[in-house]
Amino acid sequence: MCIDSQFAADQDKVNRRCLEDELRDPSNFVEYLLPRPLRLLLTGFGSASCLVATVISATRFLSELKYQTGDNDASTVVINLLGFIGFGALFFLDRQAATDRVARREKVRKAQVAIGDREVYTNADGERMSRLKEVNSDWIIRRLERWGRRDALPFIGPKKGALLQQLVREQRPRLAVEVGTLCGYSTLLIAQAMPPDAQLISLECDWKWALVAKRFVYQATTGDKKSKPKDQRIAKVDVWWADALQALPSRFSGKGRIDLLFLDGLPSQYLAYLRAAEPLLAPGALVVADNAGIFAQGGLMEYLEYVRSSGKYSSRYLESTLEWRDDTADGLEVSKLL
Ligand SMILES: C[S@@+](CC[C@H](N)C(=O)[O-])C[C@H]1O[C@@H](n2cnc3c(N)ncnc32)[C@H](O)[C@@H]1O
Repeated sequence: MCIDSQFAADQDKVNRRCLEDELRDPSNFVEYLLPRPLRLLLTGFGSASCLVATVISATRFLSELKYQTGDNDASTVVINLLGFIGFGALFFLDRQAATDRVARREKVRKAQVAIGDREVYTNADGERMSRLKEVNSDWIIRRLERWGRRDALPFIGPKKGALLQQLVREQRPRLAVEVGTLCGYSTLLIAQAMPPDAQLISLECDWKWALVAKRFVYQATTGDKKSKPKDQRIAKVDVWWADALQALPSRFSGKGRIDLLFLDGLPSQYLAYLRAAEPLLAPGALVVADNAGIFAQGGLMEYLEYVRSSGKYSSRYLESTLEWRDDTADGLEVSKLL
């Protein structure tokens, strides 16, 4: 890693670290074979020797002109001059590229610090350094949050997500099931809040999203180094590529009872998900339904009527706002099996 130049103790150290960067990530074949210091040495030496040769050949040419010896040939002077200009240009372009690269890296590092992917620390020599944070579930959640906000993806979002995590912490489920994984954002939030030795099964019917989520879950639990032990803070997560309406009645035998069910698939199917899951629910199980505000008068009407008035649940509405939109009300319907 290259130190943020504003924190550099002295220029030597900055140069050394930039050299390390240069050696670590050459961008093409020439850079790979000839690291920048060697290239600068060659082009600098080439340029200086061509300059000397230009001066010598020009002096000789001028004296031959003066004494009219008849040997006056300007081609040597021109060749040396072109050599000087060519090597000199390579030397300055290479130096400029290095400067641009240092400035670009600095900009990237500052942006990474600002979004929380990089941390600034003081090393044993008292220098202020920066390093990328470890890839773990927090890191993946932050990244998904940026992606979700930018592309307005229908994740639960940080506000309702915090409510969901609080509910999970209070419930302490041994087995939780989520309907509708998408990229695994809410999956990771739930898994973080569960006891670490518990299990979360998340169901996603679209194979592309199931693959995306599997990748993020893998990264969140394994991080960026295969040798590293798994993140011990979060529950075991399984993403199943499956339609919840088929998987709930058929694939849960032997899995134990569901202590927490999170519904975030198609609003018009929430009641069908719940009915399919009811035989699997543990006594006192918690059923949490997302988007119980915005779809209250639409797709969730039947579902809300059922959990509020069937007598099987004690149900309440937790008010919040729609993901990425503080000006639009939405919330979670939280129903406890009686
Ligand atoms: C609103 S998104 C889920 C967002 C996710 N829970 C989060 O907060 O990050 C809904 C997802 O449910 C999936 N889905 C819809 N119907 C489903 C079903 N019957 N079974 C499983 N997944 C379903 C969709 O493919 C979509 O990816």
